[in-house]
Amino acid sequence: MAVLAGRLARRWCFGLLRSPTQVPALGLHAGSPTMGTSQKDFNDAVSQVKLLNEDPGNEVKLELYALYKQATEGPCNVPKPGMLDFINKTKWDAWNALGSLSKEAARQKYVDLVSSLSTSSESPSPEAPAADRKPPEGNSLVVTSEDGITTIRLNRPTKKNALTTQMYHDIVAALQAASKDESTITVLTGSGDYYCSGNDLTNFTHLSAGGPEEMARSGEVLLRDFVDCLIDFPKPLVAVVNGPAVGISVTILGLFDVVYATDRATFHTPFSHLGQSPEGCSSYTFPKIMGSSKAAEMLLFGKKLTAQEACARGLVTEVFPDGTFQKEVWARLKAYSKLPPNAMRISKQIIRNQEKEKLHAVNAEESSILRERWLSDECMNAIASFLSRKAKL
Ligand SMILES: CCCC/C=C/CC(=O)SCCNC(=O)CCNC(=O)[C@H](O)C(C)(C)COP(=O)(O)OP(=O)(O)OC[C@H]1O[C@@H](n2cnc3c(N)ncnc32)[C@H](O)[C@@H]1OP(=O)(O)O
Repeated sequence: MAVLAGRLARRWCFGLLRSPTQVPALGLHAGSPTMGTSQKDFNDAVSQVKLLNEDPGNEVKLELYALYKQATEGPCNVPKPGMLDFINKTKWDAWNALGSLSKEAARQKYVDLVSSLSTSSESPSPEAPAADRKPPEGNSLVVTSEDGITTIRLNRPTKKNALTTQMYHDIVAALQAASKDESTITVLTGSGDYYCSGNDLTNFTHLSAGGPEEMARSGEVLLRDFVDCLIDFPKPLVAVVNGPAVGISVTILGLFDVVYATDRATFHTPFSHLGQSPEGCSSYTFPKIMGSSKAAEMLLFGKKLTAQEACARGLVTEVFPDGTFQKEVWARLKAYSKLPPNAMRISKQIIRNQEKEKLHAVNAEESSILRERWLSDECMNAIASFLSRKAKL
């Protein structure tokens, strides 16, 4: 666990290595001497940190952090951060690994390292052609309303539309607005090649002052509110599954009224792999939809279904060839959106109301169990493993 946690934290160092109080300045000091480094050389390197044009990578930044601490404070002299405080623990490990290296030697190594970075950083590389540039990740959720349909589109294609904490809040807000707007149908879909890769696993790295327990508690509330909002949503809710779906984006499908999928879509709930347990009311809806043994295969063993399999099990309403998916689905939805809205609302109410209470109870229980799971070693190991790029689904 500790080793994995250390590895994963290396991925997050960039953000943390920015505060001047914590961070080794990353300067460019062409021509600085490699022997007998003076305090002035060191200060110069430190003060030029902001001139760096390129990100040197987290490994280098971690090394600079450690050398800076050693050069200014001497050997590591602070208590080791807790096991789940991945980032500070990794920084502590790097500093501590320098042992009894003298301040002078650390200063020299720091300046040497900065010097070695200068050549590549001084000549900025030409901007990549537009086609090669990654799209900005600004609007992670795009909500539009047209032809009687409000569409909530997950818009982090470069992260496979993984759901950040902010996105859960934004989806709740979008659903609340859609429940009151003029539209008759509400659609959830994704941008790019994925529908959604589930919970953004880096959500677990944003520790507040309250530590992991506080993180797990706020995760429980966030999850419960998000799923409650889906349970109570009054209008026809349609999932347009434009590609693979993972985790919570799959489990909540049992709360949708209709699910259309491209034949490229897959449906994967790898909770055991992640040391987690089912959410989105799937512990109740999945056995009801597909029978308990098929549900167990997905929720316990993480069997990944093709779109056709998911359709055969009743999780998906209809599968379309990828080439015509968007055209066919939207044409159909446009036609449905012209149906009398009140009749659709009332019909949904009749279908869903009988089990609303049950669904809320299931949601509360699943969320509470997950809060404990998130604090388990099984879960932390799995997340550490993914974030250290050792594991993928
Ligand atoms: C508070 C409510 C909590 C509710 C709890 C819900 C439980 C769940 O949803 S469990 C499911 C969690 N999801 C996963 O475990 C998926 C993890 N992702 C993957 O295994 C793979 O990324 C993939 C199989 C989805 C796609 O693999 P592929 O090789 O095609 O692409 P990648 O290079 O891996 O991904 C591109 C890019 O996107 C980042 N990313 C993808 N999914 C996630 C994710 N769920 N969380 C965080 N980041 C994700 C991936 O790291 C890559 O980022 P970089 O380009 O920066 O490396």
